[in-house]
Amino acid sequence: MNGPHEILQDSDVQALISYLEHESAPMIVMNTNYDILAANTAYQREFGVAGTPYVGRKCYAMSHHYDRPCDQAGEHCPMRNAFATHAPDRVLHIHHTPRGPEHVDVELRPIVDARHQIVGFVERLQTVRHASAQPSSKGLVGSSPAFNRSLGDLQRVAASDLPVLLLGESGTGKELFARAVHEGSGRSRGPFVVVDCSGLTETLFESELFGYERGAFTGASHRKPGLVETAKGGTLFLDEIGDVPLSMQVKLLRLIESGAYRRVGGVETLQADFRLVAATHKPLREMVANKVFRDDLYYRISAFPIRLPPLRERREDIPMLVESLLARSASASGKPMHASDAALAMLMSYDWPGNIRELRNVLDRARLFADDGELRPEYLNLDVSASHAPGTELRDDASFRDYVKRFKGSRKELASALGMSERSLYRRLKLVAAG
Ligand SMILES: Nc1ncnc2c1ncn2[C@@H]1O[C@H](COP(=O)(O)OP(=O)(O)OP(=O)(O)O)[C@@H](O)[C@H]1O
Repeated sequence: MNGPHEILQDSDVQALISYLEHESAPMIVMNTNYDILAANTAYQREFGVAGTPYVGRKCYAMSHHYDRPCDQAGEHCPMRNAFATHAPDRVLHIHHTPRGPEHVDVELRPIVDARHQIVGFVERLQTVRHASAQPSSKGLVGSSPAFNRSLGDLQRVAASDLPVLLLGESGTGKELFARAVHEGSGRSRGPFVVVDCSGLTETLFESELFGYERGAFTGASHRKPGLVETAKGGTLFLDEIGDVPLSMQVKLLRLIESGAYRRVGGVETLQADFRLVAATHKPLREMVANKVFRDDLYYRISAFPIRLPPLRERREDIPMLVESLLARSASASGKPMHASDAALAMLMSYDWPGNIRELRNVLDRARLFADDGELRPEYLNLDVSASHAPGTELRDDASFRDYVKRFKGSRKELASALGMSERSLYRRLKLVAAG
């Protein structure tokens, strides 16, 4: 890509890097040919490997171990975009780091000369702390494209004070995501308060949320602060917001719009101070059309919607999730556990209507049978055939290929784990190889 004018001089690189030394974030300077020219100390500390030089190496080789640019390896390349727009571009990638694969928020800023030619780039890399791209004993885990898309959205919005709406089936991790939004925000030192809106009657909803004064109703023997008050300086997570009764929606809207509210039975107007994260598994837009959810409230909360994928759309993450979830309960019982290949195959071909919560429950049950620490298919109690017609397992080719690569048993075992005949398996393998 280098033209005659598109060269960054050594002295420019030196000047730039001395400037970037004052940044706490890891930063590198690159030319237009993907070569790393320099890096600040923060980069060396976080991504450098002793004895391995990075100057002169390609960014895609360093971060991804690829032998060609990311966009030719099926990933988004921010350099392409920056060339097209002459503006910074930001993307969430999984990078190889000295600590293994990690989610990294990459921002690429072009350096433009007097002739409006891009002569190089400064790249800022920020490791995402609230999600893990390898098995982990806590927090969000995943590295599939579907999961990364949601995480990329989260990364963009977390630091702002904008309301976030999490949309996803039950058990997809809405609460964990909400917590991650909180932790990635400037309010992370403040409280994170969860309000489960389902099953709250109108009166309960109001007194829980706004609190009440002494004597407000029978049994109110003392003043009680509401959850809005508790969330002061932090994040208020309204789970299942689609379940809020119509009559309460207007009060919620007023609270969100003006921040003003009153305790039940009180006269004093209080001022709220929270960042709103709401979640639902219900089709809110449809509910607005059917007039069971207020449109003004919908527009207010849906400024930044994030869709959380169901587990069946991120099957590649199942092995990592299984290992993480097994380790999470292992710490309670003290016994290490692992799933056999055949068990893993079965877990990957199931449809998971209850998503990660269901996966966790299945594993918690199965572990009680695994006396020797190995989880086998017969302990899983899964009706794989009911959830999948034979031959349609792992519908998309990428997850099928990934799955076959991981499976360590024979072809016959693989076919039976997938619930298909060996012939169908061979046909599918051939199709995938051809595609
Ligand atoms: N990406 C993930 N990595 C690891 N664990 C996860 C992930 N997503 C969810 N979990 C786990 O799955 C379970 C369900 O998650 P969570 O309660 O956040 O789901 P939810 O969408 O809020 O469910 P509901 O809609 O039923 O309230 C929890 O035990 C959570 O820790």
